[in-house]
Amino acid sequence: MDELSSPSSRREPGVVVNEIFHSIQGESSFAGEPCVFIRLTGCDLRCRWCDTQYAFFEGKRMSLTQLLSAVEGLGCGLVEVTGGEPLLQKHTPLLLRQLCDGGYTVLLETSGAHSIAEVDPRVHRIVDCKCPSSGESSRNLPANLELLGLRDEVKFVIGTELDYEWARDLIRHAPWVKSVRAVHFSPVQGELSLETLAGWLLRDRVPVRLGFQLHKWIWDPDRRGV
Ligand SMILES: C[S@@+](CC[C@H](N)C(=O)[O-])C[C@H]1O[C@@H](n2cnc3c(N)ncnc32)[C@H](O)[C@@H]1O
Ligand SMILES: Nc1nc2[nH]cc(C(=O)O)c2c(=O)[nH]1
Ligand code: SF4
Ligand SMILES: [Mg+2]
Repeated sequence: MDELSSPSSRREPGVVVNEIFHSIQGESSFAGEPCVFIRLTGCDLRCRWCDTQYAFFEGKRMSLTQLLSAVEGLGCGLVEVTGGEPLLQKHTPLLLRQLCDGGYTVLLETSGAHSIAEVDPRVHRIVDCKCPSSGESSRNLPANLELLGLRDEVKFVIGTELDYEWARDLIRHAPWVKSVRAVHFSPVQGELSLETLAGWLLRDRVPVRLGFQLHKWIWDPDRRGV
């Protein structure tokens, strides 16, 4: 009998986990801080440039008790739940709540295609608003952006000049821009240079943070688990 169907694992709430690792947070306003990552399996989007396609199907079911104890063993107060798409799994809101109850600072990285309404308000929600060149911008849920507050962040991953103009025009009059902790514009790694994106942001006086994937500067960009 395999992991997914054994009676003992069915008794308790759990999630399917692709990987758990301790690294340096490479994105968001927490970039540079040591962080534990819980990468959940499965995604219903197929962003053209996704660097984590290995998380679409590979994974192992863990009960929340097992997962919390694995996180505790890594000895780090900052935890990010990512994927794949973490909000696809039924018990992710419970996992997030239990992590908050455990005293961790908790980040959730989500595509924005699923409602964030049930996420514990103590969680920092990082919503990735998909630009046209991802091929998935029709999946953005505008209602999510209206729910964001002072601990939350919005991210635009920019692949082309058209993406940049689309994101720039979207944030220009968006009411939620003033209610969030940060708005990031980051290049698709290997497709658009930081210098080009920086030039556009300065030219147009766009009041956002230029982001990049710090971990891909530290380690081989194709390496997993960092
Ligand atoms: C792998 S996704 C997982 C969480 C969720 N599915 C999402 O899209 O936010 C984590 C973050 O990596 C970013 N990302 C994935 N591939 C990238 C790439 N090639 N260049 C830059 N950022 C990338 C995504 O835009 C997202 O912000
Ligand atoms: N170091 C590191 N920082 C990250 N921040 C967000 C990540 C993600 O894949 O969601 C990520 C990741 O994969 N690695
Ligand atoms: S939503 Fe996230 S995990 Fe899914 S394909 Fe897009 S970047 Fe990859
Ligand atoms: Mg990543």
